[in-house]
Amino acid sequence: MPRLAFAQSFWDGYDTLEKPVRAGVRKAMAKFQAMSVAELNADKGLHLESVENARDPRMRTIRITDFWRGVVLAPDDGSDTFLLVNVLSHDDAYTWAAKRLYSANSATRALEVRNAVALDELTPLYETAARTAPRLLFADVSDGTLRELGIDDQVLRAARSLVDKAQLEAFSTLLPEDQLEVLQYLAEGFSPEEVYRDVVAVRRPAHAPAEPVEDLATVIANTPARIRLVTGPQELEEVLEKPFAAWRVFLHPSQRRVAYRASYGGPVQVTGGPGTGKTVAALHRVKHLLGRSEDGRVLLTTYTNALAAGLRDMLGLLLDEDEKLLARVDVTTVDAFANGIVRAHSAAAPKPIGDREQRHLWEKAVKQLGLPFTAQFLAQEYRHVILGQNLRDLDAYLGASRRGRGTGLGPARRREVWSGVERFEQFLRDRGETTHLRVCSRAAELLADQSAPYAHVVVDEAQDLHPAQWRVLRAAVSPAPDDLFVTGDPHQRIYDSRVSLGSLGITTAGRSFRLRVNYRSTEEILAWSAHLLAPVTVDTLEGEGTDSLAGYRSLLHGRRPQAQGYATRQEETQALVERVQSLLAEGLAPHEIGVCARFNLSLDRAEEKLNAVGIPVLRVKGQVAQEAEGVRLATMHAMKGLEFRAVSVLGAAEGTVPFAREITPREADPLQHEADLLRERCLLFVACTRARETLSVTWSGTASPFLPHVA
Ligand SMILES: Nc1ncnc2c1ncn2[C@@H]1O[C@H](COP(=O)(O)OP(=O)(O)OP(=O)(O)O)[C@@H](O)[C@H]1O
Repeated sequence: MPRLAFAQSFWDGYDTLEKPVRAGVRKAMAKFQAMSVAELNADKGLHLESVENARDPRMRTIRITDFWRGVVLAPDDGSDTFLLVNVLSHDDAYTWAAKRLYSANSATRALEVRNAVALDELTPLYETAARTAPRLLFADVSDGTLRELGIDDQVLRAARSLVDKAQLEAFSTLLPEDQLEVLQYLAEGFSPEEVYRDVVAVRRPAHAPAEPVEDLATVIANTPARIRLVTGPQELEEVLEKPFAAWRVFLHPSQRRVAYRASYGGPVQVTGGPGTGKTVAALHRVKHLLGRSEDGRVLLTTYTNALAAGLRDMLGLLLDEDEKLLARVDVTTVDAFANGIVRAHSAAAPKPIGDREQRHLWEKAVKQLGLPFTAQFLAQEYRHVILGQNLRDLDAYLGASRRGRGTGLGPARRREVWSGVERFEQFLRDRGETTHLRVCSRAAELLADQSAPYAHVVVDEAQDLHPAQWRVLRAAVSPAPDDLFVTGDPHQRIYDSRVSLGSLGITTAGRSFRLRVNYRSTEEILAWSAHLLAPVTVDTLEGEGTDSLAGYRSLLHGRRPQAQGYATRQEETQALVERVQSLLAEGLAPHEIGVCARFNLSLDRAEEKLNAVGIPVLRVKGQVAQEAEGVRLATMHAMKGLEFRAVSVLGAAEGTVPFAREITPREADPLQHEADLLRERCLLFVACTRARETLSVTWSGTASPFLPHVA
């Protein structure tokens, strides 16, 4: 009986196929599992036929319905695996199939596909233009090096005709996948050795023979990142029945490498720009860790309750809702976990208050004591220095480093600060209240006195955690191999947390990995958004040195983001309504559209206008059930971790982004001033990078100073 495999190119379009077509796919695929090759060739209903003028002689089409055809790669070498590569309407299927050529990469040994016809047509045109170009893109890399990295004759000729990265991107949909990635890494300035290590070595099978084995079944087996082999009827039914989430199966090799490494000697850090699949890698790591023992418990944390709810759903999907496995994982926020620990040890549950109430108490303390500080200054000193370093008394504070704070404080001033802190804490005690960070400090203390409750802790959205929260996580698992697995993106730091992980007993040196391929947004959206951060540098996740988005890219393409100013708010809101109407007319479902702004107030206006024309709307605050229909409206903060096919960012105007009131005056503290601006800039970056296909950023009056490239 032949075997059956599905290429990622098939899944890319499967979700959008109509029901009868999907049923046709299922029926046809079942035949591949029930018949011999000879029977398949003879089956009238399947109508397995070769494609005229095909560049790949193994290309076949099969009948799915009257109008739809499957494109299949059939073995011609005596091996037995058929690969379903696409499902298209009749004419498109033949045109698509005729141009494609599948081949085994000589370095990675994986199956790749190219548009051989388009490459043949385009390359000579680029070659002519390249003759007069002052510099070629790959001038510094020899043919020999390129060949060692798996570049073959046709791709080499194309690569030699390119003058810049934009041209390489123009070729990106035509080139074979692994070879394209090698060229993209080289174009980003990575050395051939780095490219071999990060792109080739991770894909090449461990015991690859010196001479490539070319039979289709072997090459397919060498391509787990892009091809899923189906082993039996039940698995076939499962993969076609469930809403298909590609991330469950097709990990990028860089994701697979970090998630499924058997064991790490200690804490691991995985960073990467927005949409590079960090959350996906964290979930797969949980799966791997659960498989390593019968009973080890795992804590999976993220930043907000809404994100934790999302993670829980995804984990259920990844673990096939296996109750036994799921029962061994706690998915929660650090704050909720800490709250539970403290609650278990005290008579009453802790009652944390929010930032606004805290600010009010600080104001009261300043007033009562006549302190020469603003409430904002004291709140920041408390957060960054006192809770940051877990300082418990005046002596500790007098001797503490205030690194990162932009104003000097002598002993007399520190005493004054401390009197304010004591008064603030007294207010909390009197009211029977506390703050989340104080709960975390207490939980870390309590955990230190008991045996650690988890064998493994996996942390997503790690960039925003405060040292007090890290202490809880450190105490939740004993230092040992595979204790902590941490994912995050320092470019998405929106809560001004500063940490030095090393000083908290979390050292990831030698165990740091970076993901670079964005699976969410188009390259147009990424490039535009990355520009927002071009003028600044951000600290690394572990707190030492600076991070960068070098090599960060997407393989998807689409329309350019739209940035547009309006004379008045009314006009801006009216334009939003029209934009949403046209997105709906294009076929997007309401829940695939996200609208965000810096404040809830701006969203109120948008909600009113959208409602007025009958468009359903849903405010994203806590947890939003996936099924509930409605355009999602969220503040920029609530956009964290979400994604939408289309995103509209409203009110990107001067005074609003950055929000003037949230910015510490430069005179008061120059370092805090810069940190506040950076946080607001990252917030806009986070909002924009939630968009998968369409992004529009609008304002009324003067544009945000973060948008100089569009103003
Ligand atoms: N290997 C994969 N194959 C297909 N889709 C993937 C893969 N990895 C991630 N994705 C998809 O890409 C999108 C982004 O993934 P994910 O949320 O894990 O990224 P992230 O790095 O955590 O993003 P952010 O930092 O912006 O929150 C999701 O829609 C996810 O399903």
